[in-house]
Formats: sequence, C-alpha cells, structure tokens
Amino acid sequence: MAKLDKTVGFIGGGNMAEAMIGGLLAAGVCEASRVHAADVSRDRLAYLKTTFGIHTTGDNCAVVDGCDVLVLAVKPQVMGSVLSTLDAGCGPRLSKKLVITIAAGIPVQTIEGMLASAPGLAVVRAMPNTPALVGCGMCGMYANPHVTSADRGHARAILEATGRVIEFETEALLDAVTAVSGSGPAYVFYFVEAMVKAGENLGLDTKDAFAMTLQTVKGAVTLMEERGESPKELRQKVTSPGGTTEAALRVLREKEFPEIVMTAIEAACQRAGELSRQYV
Ligand SMILES: NC(=O)C1=CN([C@@H]2O[C@H](COP(=O)(O)OP(=O)(O)OC[C@H]3O[C@@H](n4cnc5c(N)ncnc54)[C@H](O)[C@@H]3O)[C@@H](O)[C@H]2O)C=CC1
Ligand SMILES: O=C(O)[C@@H]1CCC=N1
Repeated sequence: MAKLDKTVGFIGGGNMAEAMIGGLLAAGVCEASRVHAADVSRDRLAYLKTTFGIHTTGDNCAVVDGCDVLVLAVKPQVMGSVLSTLDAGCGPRLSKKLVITIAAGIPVQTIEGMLASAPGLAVVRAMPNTPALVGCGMCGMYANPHVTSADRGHARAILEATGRVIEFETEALLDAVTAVSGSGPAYVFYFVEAMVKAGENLGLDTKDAFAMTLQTVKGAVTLMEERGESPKELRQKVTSPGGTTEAALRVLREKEFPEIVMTAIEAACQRAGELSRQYV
C-alpha cells in the first residue's frame, strides 16, 4: 500500500481508532512518528503509546495542530462537546485540514455547523465496522463538496488500511451502509451463536460446535468470493432433493427467515436515520 505523505491525528483513542491506527502502521501507510492521538483516558493513551509508539496527548487541540488529517473517533454522545471545545480552542486552524468522522449517525452538516470557525471545512463521513480490527473491515464513505480529489485519495488510503472501502455520492445512503455492514457483524455473530446452540442441543460439545460453525461460515464466504456463482446458486448446490438441507431450508422459509433479516436491517436503517435527525 502506498505511503501517505500526511500526518494523521485521532480524537478519541478507543476501539475503532485502535483498529485504524493498527491498520495504518501494519500496511505501512503511515509511520508511528506521523500518527497522533488524544483521549480523556490516561490508560488508553498509555496503551496506544506502548502498543504503537505513536504521539499521545490529553489535549485535543494539540492533535489538531500536529496533523494534516483529523479523525473524529469519539462516541456520538460526546461529539457535541468535543466539537464545541475544538471550535473555541483551535477551530480556525482546522480550515486547511481534512476531517474524517466515523461517528454513527452524525451528519456532515452537523460537523460543519459545530466547527463554524473553519468555514468550507472538508469533511469525509465514514462508516467502518469492527472487522477493521483484523484488517478485514468494510467501510462506506461520503465526501462533502469541499473535499478535493487529492484529499479523497488520502481518506481512501487511510480507510483502506483496515479493509475495503466503497464511496457514495449521497450521504443519506450511509444509513443503509450502517444497517448492512456497520451493524452487520453482529447479525453474523448472532447467527453463529444460534448454530452453535443448535449443535449443542444435538449432542456436540461447545468447542466442536463452534469450530464446525466457524469453519463452515469461513468456507461458505471463501466459496462465494472465489467462485463466480451467486449465493442462490451455491445454496441450490448444497440442497439435494428430498435431503437434509431442504428440510432445514423449509423451516427457515416457513419461519420467514428472509423477511426477518430484511425487517431487522430496515429497523437498523431507520434507527440510523433517527440518530442523524437527533444530531442535526
Ligand atoms: N463499534 C462499532 O461497531 C462502530 C463504531 N463506530 C463509531 O466509532 C466511534 C468510536 O467508537 P468506539 O471506538 O467503538 O468507541 P470507544 O468508546 O471504544 O472509543 C471512544 C474513545 O473516545 C474517548 N473520549 C471520550 N470523550 C473524549 C473527549 N472529550 N476527547 C477525546 N477523547 C474522548 C474515550 O475515552 C474512548 O477511548 C463512535 O462514534 C461509533 O459510532 C463506527 C462504526 C462501527
Ligand atoms: O450500533 C451502533 O449504533 C454502531 C453503528 C454501527 C455499529 N455500531
């Protein structure tokens, strides 16, 4: 992966920031000396410094001053206070920088509005997911009109260090991204939990049931990736007429499994929209 000739600063050094910092360093996109992070937790800062050898501070404005690209990686609930402090303390100094926000449900307009002393701010809103922690993330991104094509490339380079990136021209689609891939790992974990429980109910011990389920999910994913066949075609190949898979799929259909999944994802999308309106 190409090296980024930029310094990157993180406000909030929690799980997602850790995943992104780890990805940037592992992929060689940035050197540790060019990464800064601020957090209110001294323990987090000590952990990040020891683990990655990056610059750490308790002062959010010091990170702004030390970076070309600022990643906002705090929880949505504290974003308001973080942004108003930044705006008062170092807002005008943000105007030449690229801001990437990964907070769920906070619209670009809100970020721009709260950092009003940096008019024309270039903001990328991104929605990553937790497999970023192992370099296998899926991230949707939207760039506001102030983001130059060079900065779009920089944002992509930073986000691609932890996995795949798809860019959207319409910010509203990030609600769908949040519902499908942002929250998506949780649906897969839930499905795995249910498969393991089913195995246990049928007499398998937990360790074996988990190992079998995990390898099955991994194998199915690899099959979908490596063969040019649709999930439907691959499903049909497992399903022998009058056989065991058919018996299981009949129950899934009768219990409206596809509708349940679709309704659940629609609920996540709706919630993402509600959160966005809440933070406008
Ligand atoms: N967990 C997930 O699956 C996903 C999370 N996100 C978003 O990523 C963002 C970060 O989430 P996580 O890393 O999971 O949260 P986290 O709670 O692990 O990290 C947030 C960090 O911000 C720090 N912090 C709190 N107040 C601060 C302040 N005033 N100044 C500086 N740092 C402060 C906290 O000490 C904490 O270390 C959230 O906005 C979330 O919506 C996005 C996609 C997926
Ligand atoms: O549950 C949430 O709201 C966040 C956004 C996507 C994953 N976690």
